[in-house]
Amino acid sequence: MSLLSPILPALKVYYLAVTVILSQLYQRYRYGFSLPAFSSQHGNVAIVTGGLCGIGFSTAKHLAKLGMHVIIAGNKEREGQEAVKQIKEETLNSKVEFLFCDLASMKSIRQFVKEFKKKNYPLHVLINNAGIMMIPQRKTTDGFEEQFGVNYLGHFLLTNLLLDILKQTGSSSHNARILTVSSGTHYVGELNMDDLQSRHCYSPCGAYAQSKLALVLFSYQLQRLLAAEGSHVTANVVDPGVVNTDLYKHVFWLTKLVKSLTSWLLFKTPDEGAITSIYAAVAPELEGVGGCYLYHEKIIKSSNVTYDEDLQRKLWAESCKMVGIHNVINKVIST
Ligand SMILES: NC(=O)c1ccc[n+]([C@@H]2O[C@H](COP(=O)([O-])OP(=O)(O)OC[C@H]3O[C@@H](n4cnc5c(N)ncnc54)[C@H](O)[C@@H]3O)[C@@H](O)[C@H]2O)c1
Repeated sequence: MSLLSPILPALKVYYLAVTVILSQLYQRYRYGFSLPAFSSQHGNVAIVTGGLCGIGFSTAKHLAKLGMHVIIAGNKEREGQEAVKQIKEETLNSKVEFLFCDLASMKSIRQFVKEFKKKNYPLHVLINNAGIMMIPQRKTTDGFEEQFGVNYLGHFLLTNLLLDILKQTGSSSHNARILTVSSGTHYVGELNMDDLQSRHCYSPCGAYAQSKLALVLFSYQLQRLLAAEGSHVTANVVDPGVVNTDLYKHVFWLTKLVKSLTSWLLFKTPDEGAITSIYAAVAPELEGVGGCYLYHEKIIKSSNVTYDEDLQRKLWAESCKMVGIHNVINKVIST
């Protein structure tokens, strides 16, 4: 381990952020950010993790506005109930609920799924949105590095536990959809299969980028699995861009200062940041389309390493071991 090991990921993430901000600025002035009009989603059910603030809140609010029944999955009861109240008042949709789910605890995720299943709802859209960024080195309840545990492993387990309902809900004319919110930082992320928990060298930026890279690899593997089974469920990845939310609360103080002075110009608002998620959740042109990386409502290429099928399989197998579920890949996809 060299002295540069923890610093290099930070330099890469900051460089990446500057390039995204510049292209976002161009996009804003050339085309603007606007949500296309969508038909009513009445009768459809969506789960949005982390829907109590930021991009998740805006996503939940817009889906509720379209008539969807929205379940906000979050780890803060009071803020969750507050978000539900606000969305109900703003959208006049009474079908908005909060269900407790702490993605830092496998037990809590299992409990959430149990509670959700008790309700006997279908599930048309699962949005894996919740996340934490650049936090100091900490562990989840189950002992995983927190960014890898919450951002990636938590969603890996949640999605796997909800797959049966998604498969039952999806049909040939109306596939159920799984959207996973990744980030441009995945382009500079490195997956260290020998040290996924960053025990040997922890960098807040590196661990965040690794978790977001893992989410892309997971989604592509999941899509191949679903397609091989012939199930009517699709899995896609969403990149919201650079958005003015609480996600930045752990960044370096100078970054916070620059952000507070420039975010009005350089960052998207949470409503703007949610547009790609909403698009991926309901756009008719994405019916039956999976395995894509979406940015500004367009399918773009993710980093080269995300298409490495061997790495996707290895990560999937290791993740199954870590969260304690059965690995079905080898049975479904011939290797
Ligand atoms: N804001 C950006 O610039 C940006 C850029 C790229 C990607 N993203 C991604 O967008 C997603 C939403 O982030 P945001 O910007 O709205 O940030 P945010 O901080 O406003 O929202 C994050 C949400 O995740 C929830 N969360 C955190 N830990 C949790 C846990 N243990 N269990 C359950 N929920 C938990 C929070 O309660 C909150 O609702 C994240 O996945 C983030 O990585 C954000």
